[in-house]
Amino acid sequence: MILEVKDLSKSFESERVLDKLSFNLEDGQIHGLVGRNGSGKTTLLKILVDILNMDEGSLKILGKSYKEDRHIIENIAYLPDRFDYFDYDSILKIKDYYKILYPNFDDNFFKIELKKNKIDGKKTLRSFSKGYKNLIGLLAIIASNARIVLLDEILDGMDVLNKELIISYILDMKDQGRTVLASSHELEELAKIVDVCLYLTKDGKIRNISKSKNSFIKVQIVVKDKLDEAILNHSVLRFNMGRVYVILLENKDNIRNILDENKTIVQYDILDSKIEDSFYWEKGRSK
Ligand SMILES: Nc1ncnc2c1ncn2[C@@H]1O[C@H](COP(=O)(O)OP(=O)(O)OP(=O)(O)O)[C@@H](O)[C@H]1O
Repeated sequence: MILEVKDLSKSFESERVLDKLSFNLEDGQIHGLVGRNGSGKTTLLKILVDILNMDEGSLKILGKSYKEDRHIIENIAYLPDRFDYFDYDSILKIKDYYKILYPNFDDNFFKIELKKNKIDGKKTLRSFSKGYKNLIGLLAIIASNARIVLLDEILDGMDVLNKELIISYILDMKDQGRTVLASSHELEELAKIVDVCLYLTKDGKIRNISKSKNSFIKVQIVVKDKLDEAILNHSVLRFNMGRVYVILLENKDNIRNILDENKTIVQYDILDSKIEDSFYWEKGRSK
């Protein structure tokens, strides 16, 4: 593991946002950090990159804490959800700031990718749209050569082509053996590329939902008329059109008997579940 968090807690005034979180980031993997609005994703990312202090707990990057070695910051780069800290600087000037923090900054990559994306490095950051600002920030983060990359809501507000571009940059980082943690309040786009998915609940806990696959089953059901309320109320609805439902149900020993015996069901099939189903399962259960 490249980053290790143990019993991390953080409160703002009386509100406990993160409550004794423990998790690891695995070397060379893409991790999704998902959770509802306000669940604490940004707070957690800022703690990981030492912008915010935690109240309790420990954080180790490559086996060391920030207190033990300030230089570990060179191994971790963070892209905030709005990349506008340097609004009045030119893109090439911003690059110089990054070079101070990241000694292995790849000038060549930064220049080539700016050119490929038709971004004029002499212009100030504020002359670009929010989407382009984020793209410029991402290029700087990639060029930093930091081994761990934290991305806050990177796909939010991006058009389809830029989403594809960003996804391909993230996959390139994985190919280079780098570790990515990307936050989002939805999982749709990230689902295609994440290896591990961490879910932040509203009560400040974290769950590795890549492992929750066996706690539910995904069932496609055809009903005579309407699906029995008793089943519907105990499930997470993923899709319904007319007499066809796709639902997630707790994977109990007798679940097939319950479905077999239900009079409203004409036919059912167990489907393969995907990582986004785990997200909806956790989200549905934590309402
Ligand atoms: N500096 C602060 N002072 C007081 N409360 C804060 C501060 N920063 C965050 N919070 C509170 O902490 C909680 C978590 O906020 P955070 O921005 O981390 O959530 P998030 O999951 O990133 O949300 P979103 O998906 O909406 O971006 C919210 O209730 C927020 O109001």
